[in-house]
Amino acid sequence: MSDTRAAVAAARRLVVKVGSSALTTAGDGLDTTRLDALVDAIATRVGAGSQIVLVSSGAIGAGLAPLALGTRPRDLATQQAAASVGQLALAHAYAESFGRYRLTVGQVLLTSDDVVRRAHYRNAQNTFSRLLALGAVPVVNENDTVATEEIRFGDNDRLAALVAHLIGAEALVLLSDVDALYDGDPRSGATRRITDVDGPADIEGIAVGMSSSGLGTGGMVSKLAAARTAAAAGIPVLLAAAAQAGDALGATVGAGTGTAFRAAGSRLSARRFWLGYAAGARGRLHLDDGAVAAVVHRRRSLLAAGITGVDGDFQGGDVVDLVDPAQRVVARGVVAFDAGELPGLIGRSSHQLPEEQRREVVHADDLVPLS
Ligand SMILES: Nc1ncnc2c1ncn2[C@@H]1O[C@H](COP(=O)(O)OP(=O)(O)O)[C@@H](O)[C@H]1O
Ligand SMILES: N[C@@H](CCC(=O)OP(=O)(O)O)C(=O)O
Repeated sequence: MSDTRAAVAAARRLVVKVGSSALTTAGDGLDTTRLDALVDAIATRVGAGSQIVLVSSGAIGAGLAPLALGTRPRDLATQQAAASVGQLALAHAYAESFGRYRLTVGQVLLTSDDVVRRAHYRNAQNTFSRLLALGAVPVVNENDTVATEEIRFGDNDRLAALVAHLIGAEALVLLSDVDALYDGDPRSGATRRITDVDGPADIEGIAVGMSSSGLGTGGMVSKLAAARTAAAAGIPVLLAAAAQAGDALGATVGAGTGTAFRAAGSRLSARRFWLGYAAGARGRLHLDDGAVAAVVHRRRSLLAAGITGVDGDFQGGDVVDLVDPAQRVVARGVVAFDAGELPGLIGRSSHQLPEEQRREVVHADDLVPLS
């Protein structure tokens, strides 16, 4: 067993994410046989002493058949109507299925605000830890019926990576209708299976595409992004087929099971993770080369002198992206000034500024370089 698979097998707290394409079938809606098989694997692992948070997609897919909608709707209002009907069916099916093992489920519907806003993030953290302490299995989805286009995650892979960090998970298991990451969409011809991703070199040049089932949302693009986010934050990830859930969640994970993403380095603190991956940026600060070197390589605070431009309508305390001269986002941080104040300050060194404005624009403690 590889190190990463061993870490997944040994994890005492895990997030398991299952995609729509593994739970629903176009035309027929929710497939309770496949849902029961997934619950069998989760309940067995819980029985062995692990705590599991399940992030389950499938609300929209499960709402199609009851509303006599043939295919996944494209407009937001119909998607939300389908999610409203389908989420109820999904929650009911999980409650029944986990009930076979005398396990209680708790439904947690999140909007992006719940992880993007710091106070909500803490609140969600408390809810999860209470549910887990009480022995329940939290079943999470995006709150599709209220999320507007602007604030939607629209992608439960990313939500699962965020929840994994939020609850202090020791592993993230992404279950889909495909059994691994391939170097191209496996449905489009001969492709090579990638068993282990130990670093960026292992995924260089691979072609990832969108969902081909018409049920999933983000395809392999969002799975790969989520896996890399979690791995970069210190959480090992296993991507496998939902049909292999027993193996993926078992006491030993077969060497050939899925794709394992090695966790890089140490775990990021909650604040740094929140800053780097969860918070929504309200604007951009453009940096010159000297400022990039200072904040990214020497981990210094960002001073007004190294800023060449400002975009966005943010206020002091908001999160902004820091952008290098080639327009790449190189860091994120909490800005100490309102957008309106900055044009009068940028490019000027501290001694040229009035005393009340002689402070860091982004303090080093509030700054996370992005790889
Ligand atoms: N490089 C790739 N490796 C594996 N699957 C890929 C790749 N590129 C595209 N895909 C497609 O992504 C699909 C999984 O994404 P999706 O349907 O959104 O799943 P889910 O509903 O589980 O989130 C697979 O069925 C596959 O067709
Ligand atoms: N929240 C939506 C699922 C969104 C989503 O990311 O779907 P998927 O790509 O199948 O994981 C739903 O429950 O239908």
